Amino acid sequence: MVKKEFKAESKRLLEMMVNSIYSQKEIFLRELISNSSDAIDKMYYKALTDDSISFEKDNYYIKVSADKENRILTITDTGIGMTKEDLENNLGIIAKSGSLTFKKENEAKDGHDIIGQFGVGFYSAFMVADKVTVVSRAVGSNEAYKWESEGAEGYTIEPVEKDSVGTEITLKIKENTEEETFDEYLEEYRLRGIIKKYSDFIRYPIKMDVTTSKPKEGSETEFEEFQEEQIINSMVPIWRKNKNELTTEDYENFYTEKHYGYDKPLTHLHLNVDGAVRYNAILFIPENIPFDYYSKEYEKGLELYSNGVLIMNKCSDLLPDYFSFVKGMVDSEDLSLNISREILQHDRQLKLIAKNIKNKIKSQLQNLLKDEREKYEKFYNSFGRQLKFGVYNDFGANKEDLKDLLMFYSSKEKKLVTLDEYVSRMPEDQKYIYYASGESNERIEKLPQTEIVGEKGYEILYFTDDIDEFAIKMLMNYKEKEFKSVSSGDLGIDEEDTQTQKDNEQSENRELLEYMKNILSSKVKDVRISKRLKTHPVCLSTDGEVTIEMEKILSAMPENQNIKADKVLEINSNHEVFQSLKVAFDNDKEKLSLFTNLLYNQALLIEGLPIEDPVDFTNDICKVMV
Ligand SMILES: Nc1ncnc2c1ncn2[C@@H]1O[C@H](COP(=O)(O)OP(=O)(O)OP(=O)(O)O)[C@@H](O)[C@H]1O
Repeated sequence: MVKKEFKAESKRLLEMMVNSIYSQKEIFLRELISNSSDAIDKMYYKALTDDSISFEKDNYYIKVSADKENRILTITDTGIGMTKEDLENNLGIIAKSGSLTFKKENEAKDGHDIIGQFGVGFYSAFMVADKVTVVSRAVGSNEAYKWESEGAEGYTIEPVEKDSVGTEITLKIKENTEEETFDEYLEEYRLRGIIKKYSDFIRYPIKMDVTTSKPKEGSETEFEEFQEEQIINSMVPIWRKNKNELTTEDYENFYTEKHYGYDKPLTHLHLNVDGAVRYNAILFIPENIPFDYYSKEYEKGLELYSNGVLIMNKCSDLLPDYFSFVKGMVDSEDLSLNISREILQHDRQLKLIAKNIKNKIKSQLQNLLKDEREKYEKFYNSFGRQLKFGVYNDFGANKEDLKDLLMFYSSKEKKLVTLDEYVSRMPEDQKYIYYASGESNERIEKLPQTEIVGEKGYEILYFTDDIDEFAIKMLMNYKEKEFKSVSSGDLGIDEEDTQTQKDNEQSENRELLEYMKNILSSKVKDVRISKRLKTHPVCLSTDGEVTIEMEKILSAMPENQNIKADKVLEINSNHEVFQSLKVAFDNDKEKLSLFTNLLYNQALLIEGLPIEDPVDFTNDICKVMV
C-alpha cells in the first residue's frame, strides 16, 4: 500500500494561523523582533567557528522605523540574513522553523538563547499588514533577494540589490476599519510601548528614530523638534546581573519601573536557580496593601518571561493564594510554550518553579521574622490576614507551611507574638494555648471571661480578625498544645477547692438556675454558676465547637446557614447580684424574671451581640430604678 502525505490547504491554513492563534495583534512586533534577535544570535554562533566572521557587538542591532504617510513599518536587522533557499524554505513553508533546525544543529554549542521554534511567528505580520516584503542578504553571499506576499495568495521571490548582510522587513499597514484601527502601529509612542512591554530584554539594541525637542539656536524660550536615534530596550535584564553588583536602589527602581506598586518594596528576593529547572526571578513583598488587594478585582501572579521575552503578564499558577501579595517576575529558558506563546504546553516546569518559589518566599519571611522583627510586623499587619486564610483554606493543606509565620496580640507582652514564643513561655501547669475573640484588643481586655485565665497568670492571645478562630480550629494545636477559647466550657484550670465549691453551689441552686433557664427558654442552652468569673456578675460562654465570635461571622456571610453557638449564661455566685437573685426566687418571681432578662441582655452587650428588643431592655432598667 502506498502511504500518502497529508496535504494542507495553505490559503486556509494561513488565514487560520493569522487570525486565530494570537489574542492580541500587537504581538506581531514581538515576533518580528524576536526573529531579528535570533538572526543576530546565529551570527554570533557562526562567528565562534568561522574565523572569517568577526562578531563586533556594536555592529549588531535591530531598527524599527515608521513612515506614517505611506503606512509603512520597517524592521531591519544586521543578522545572518537569508539566501534564496532560506526564503523559500523558512518563509514559504508554514511551520518550518529555520531557527529550530539551527538550534538542533548547534546544540553542543549552547544554542538555547534562540527564541524561534514553531515556524509561525513571522506570519503574525499579516494581522496588521496587507503586504509584507522581506529583503535579505545572507552572510557570505553577494546576492540579495526580495520575498513578497499579500497573504493567502502566495508569494514571489526576485533578486534585488542590498549593500549589507541582514534582513529588512517592510509591512504595509492595513487601513483602519470600522471595528479596528491600525494607525496605532505607526505611532512612535505606541511602538515604543510595545517594544518595552515584550522585547525590553532582547540582548541587542532595538533602535528607533524618536522625535524630541531642543531650544532653537539663539533662543531660550523657543523649541524645535528634531529626530534622534535612540535605543529603546534595556537589553540586560536586571535578573541576569550579578546580585553583588546590584544595590537596594536598583531593585527599588525596577519595582517602580515595572509598576509593581506605588510604594517601595519591603523586601526583595533575587533567585538564580540552576537545578531540575533553570530560572531567574526577582520577587518583591510590598510595603503596603495594594488598594484593591482584598477585592475581587485583585489578580495575583508573576510576570513570566521565556528567554527574556514576555510571555504572560500575570501567571497566577506561580503563586499560591496565601502569597498572592508577592510581585515580580520569573524568566526561564526551560518552558515549553504553546504556539502562540500565550500559554504553556506542559505545566511540569511551571509546577516545579512554583514549588521552589513558594519555599523561597517562606524562608525569606522566616528570616525576616528572625532578623528584622519590626519589618516582619509591618508585613504581618498588611498581609497576616492572607496567611491566616492560607491556614484555613484547602482544608488546612498548607497549615504546616504557615503556622510558624502566624502572630497574635498577646495580653502579657502587649504586642504581636508568634505561637512558638507563646508556647516556650507557658508555665508547666498550663495545659492550653488560651485565646479570646472580640472586635478590638481594648474590648477583649475588658471581657469578663478572661478573668480567671488572666488571674492565673496565663498569657491570652487576642483574636480580632474574623478568620482567626477558623484558622486556629484548622490548626487544632501547636507543638502539641491545644487552643482553648477563654469562653469555652472546660478551661482546664484545676483549682480543686474552688471547683468543688462551685459544683456544690451548682447543685444547691439547681432549682433557681433551672427556673432562670426556663425564663430565657430557647435563648440559652443552660444557666450555670460560673467557674471563671471573679468580679464581674455575668457572662456568656459556649458549649461545643461553635463559639459566639464564629456565630457572628457565620451569620454575616451571604449564605447564612443560621449556625448558632450553644450559649451558656454564667452567674458569678460571689457577686451581690446572686444574692438578689436568690431572694427574688424565694419571694418575687416577677422580679426574678426581670433580673434574669436584664442579666442576659447585659451579657449579650458585653459580647458585642445585638439585644433582641432594646425598648424592652431600657424599660426593664427603668423598672429597677423606680
Ligand atoms: N529577520 C530574520 N532573519 C533571518 N532569518 C529569519 C528572519 N525572520 C525569520 N527568519 C527565518 O524564518 C523562519 C520562520 O520564522 P517564524 O517567525 O515564522 O518562525 P520561528 O521564529 O522559527 O518560530 P516561532 O513561530 O516560534 O517564532 C525562522 O526560523 C528563521 O529561520
